[in-house]
Amino acid sequence: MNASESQVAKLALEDGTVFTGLSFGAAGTTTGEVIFNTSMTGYQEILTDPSYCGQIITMTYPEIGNYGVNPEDVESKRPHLSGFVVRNVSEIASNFRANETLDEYLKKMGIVGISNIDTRALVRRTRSLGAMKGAISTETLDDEALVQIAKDSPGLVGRDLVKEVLPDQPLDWDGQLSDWWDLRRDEHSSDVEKVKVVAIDFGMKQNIARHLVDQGFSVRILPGTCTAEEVLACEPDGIFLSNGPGDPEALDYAVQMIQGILGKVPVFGICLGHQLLALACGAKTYKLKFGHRGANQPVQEVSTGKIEITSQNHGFCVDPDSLPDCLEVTHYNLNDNTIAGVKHKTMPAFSVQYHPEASAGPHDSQYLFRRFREMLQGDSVAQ
Ligand SMILES: NC(=O)CC[C@H](N)C(=O)O
Repeated sequence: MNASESQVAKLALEDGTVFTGLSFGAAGTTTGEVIFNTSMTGYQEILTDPSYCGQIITMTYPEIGNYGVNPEDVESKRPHLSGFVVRNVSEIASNFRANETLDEYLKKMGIVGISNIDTRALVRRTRSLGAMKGAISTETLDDEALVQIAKDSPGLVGRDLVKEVLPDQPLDWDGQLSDWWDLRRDEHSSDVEKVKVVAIDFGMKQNIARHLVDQGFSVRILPGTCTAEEVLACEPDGIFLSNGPGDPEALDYAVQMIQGILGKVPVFGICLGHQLLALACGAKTYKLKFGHRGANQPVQEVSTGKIEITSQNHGFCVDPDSLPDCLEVTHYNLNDNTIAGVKHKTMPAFSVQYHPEASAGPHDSQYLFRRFREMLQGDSVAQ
């Protein structure tokens, strides 16, 4: 951004650190948990992933916005994050698909951003002290006052943020993967027998629903507050549990719903859906120091020894010490050996902590959607 045209903005952390930079996107004041994402591209998908509700995202890649914003590469109708932090915002949107710049888009969507701060120093601080509450403002520029706003903000732990991003109505989804995926699909499956999957939406990324359609499923989306009875009344062949924001342990109603469907219909969960499946089986979750967010997280599948490079976005994790006997770990994150996937030993249910739908990110893990289809068709047991 051109410094002379931009207004000053500040970012304060609850530990008293204050960064002074330039405003971009909307002006105003916002609070959230300050976290970071190491993806080099994919800012549009990140901005519109509902799992970021309640968070201020720092991009570690130093220049963001150079390919602009287009109406297709979105994961939900609008951004759900609290704020956006970048080193440098590109003034130029250089892409034939773009219809606006990142700055214009964030202004239109009311998302407060700050640029021209030392994002490396911010990320190093977050890595050593852990994710902190923070505030960005173009209005409160007094350091102490802004630190106080950060301290007074609610944080994520124990908060049900799913209720803020839920769809209000059930929906039949038939959206297809974008044409860009043709080059990357591991298998075309439109000729398989139609099976009905109910996807429970806790703040679902749309590319998950598109992948389910690509497997040949007819997809009915139910809001994450639905009961087991409502899910079973749809007579599904399979149930999918989506990603979503906030602390999984705050979602008693979802755990209860999963306990009511387990063993009756095969289940596949992603990210929050994985954490909720584990909670429903008796495990506990805990908060990671600063989380995993990026598109280069290595994961190993225990049964095959294969390594997949995955897209991730989570701050909570399943506690290995709490794992009940009925669950088996299927995947580990190789950066820190945290649990990256589980399966139920006796019931058809499995889940992963990462994002096989990519968007943005590598496509190594899309085999999991095929595995879910094979599970529903009885061709194989998910591992
Ligand atoms: N992407 C997700 O589903 C995130 C799950 C959960 N909110 C976490 O941060 O761990």
